Amino acid sequence: MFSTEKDKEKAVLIALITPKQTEEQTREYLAELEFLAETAGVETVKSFTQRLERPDLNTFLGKGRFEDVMAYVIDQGIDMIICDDDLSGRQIRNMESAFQERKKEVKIIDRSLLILNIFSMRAQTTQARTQIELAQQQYILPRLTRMWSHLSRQRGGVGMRGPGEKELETDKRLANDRIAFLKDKLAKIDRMAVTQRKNRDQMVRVALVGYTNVGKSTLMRRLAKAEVFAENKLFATVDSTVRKVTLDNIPFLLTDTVGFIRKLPTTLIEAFKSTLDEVREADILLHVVDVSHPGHEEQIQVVNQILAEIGAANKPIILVFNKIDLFRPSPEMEFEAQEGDFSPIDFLKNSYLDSEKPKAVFISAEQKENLEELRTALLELVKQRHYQIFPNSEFLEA
Ligand SMILES: Nc1nc2c(ncn2[C@@H]2O[C@H](COP(=O)(O)OP(=O)(O)OP(=O)(O)O)[C@@H](O)[C@H]2O)c(=O)[nH]1
Ligand SMILES: [Mg+2]
Repeated sequence: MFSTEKDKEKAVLIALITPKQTEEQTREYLAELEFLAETAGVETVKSFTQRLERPDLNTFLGKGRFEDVMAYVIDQGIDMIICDDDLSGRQIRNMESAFQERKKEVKIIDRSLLILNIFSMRAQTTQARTQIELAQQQYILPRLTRMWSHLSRQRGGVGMRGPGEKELETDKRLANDRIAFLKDKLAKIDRMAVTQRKNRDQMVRVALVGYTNVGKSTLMRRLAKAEVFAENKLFATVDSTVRKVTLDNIPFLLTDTVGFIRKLPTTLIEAFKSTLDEVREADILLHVVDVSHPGHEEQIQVVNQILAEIGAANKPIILVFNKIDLFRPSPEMEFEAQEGDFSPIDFLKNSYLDSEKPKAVFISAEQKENLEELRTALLELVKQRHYQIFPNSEFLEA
């Protein structure tokens, strides 16, 4: 059976404009949240925002604004409210019970839970599945309410009527047991993975990192000539893939990894520690950027910050500006480029190369543009690293 537009669940999104988060940022975050919802098969009908110093402790939005949302949700038969920031147990409970008083069942979730659900839909390997279930359980535990309760027992879906207070206590105990079990299982898987990584041949390791949907898997396919799943959805890749690649007779290992995103749930970063070990243990990073995305500067910052968090910030790195085929310069950039008789992409290159240190290349993985320049830059780094880590290797002299 195919699902049609009609049985898609409908959502409204809520977000704040605060002294720390400008209106423009909020708009961009909401666009991303809508893309996340779409990836999970949920249709966004409307977004509500409000200017506030900080979230309301009881209803996230202020009381009056929340009343507006309630009226709209009830009137339009909306199934779900998705909040762009993490909700506390108290906020979820308060919002749920406000709807219950009006005899309406609405699912109230947040960006983190949505991301966790998408990850759990996508995970293939036992390791990724276990990591994600652990992250979900840990995220849900402090937020167990009637509505969220079934989430801890039944993976995947969202919604339905929850249990009473007594069952809630039982559920908390069950969730704690489950968390202990999953941690134990992961520890065993990790020990195996460490051995596997140690047993890999003496080869330089290169990891593709970057924001979600920037084209990492597409580039992996180009470089490794391997079939890797790529899709215009967020988090197409949740498991990491390793391939042996040979450039100019020099073999190295190339890893495709899970994409990063802003406001990535901390429990998820925690749970993904071992997948991210591939990044931490890499010798070289290819940081892929979607240069056609208006928010790519901020995306670079988000990725750099997560790299720092996992202790992978100080590696040789190539910044790969991808999707140059889609790049459209801003009017100002266009004007300045014309003045200087540059093409907009040259303008972008110059402005970038002037200011920053890491090597940058501009490519289109999909249109196969400029891949040679990337291969050359990568090969140079791989050779350098190879001699550094395997000074006695005879391999290159052959
Ligand atoms: N126009 C254009 N599209 C591209 C290019 N590279 C990748 N894409 C498209 O961008 C989308 C995302 O590509 P993926 O390779 O799945 O991106 P990813 O970084 O692996 O994404 P996640 O695994 O979700 O983090 C796909 O629809 C690709 O076809 C490019 O150079 N130009
Ligand atoms: Mg991918």
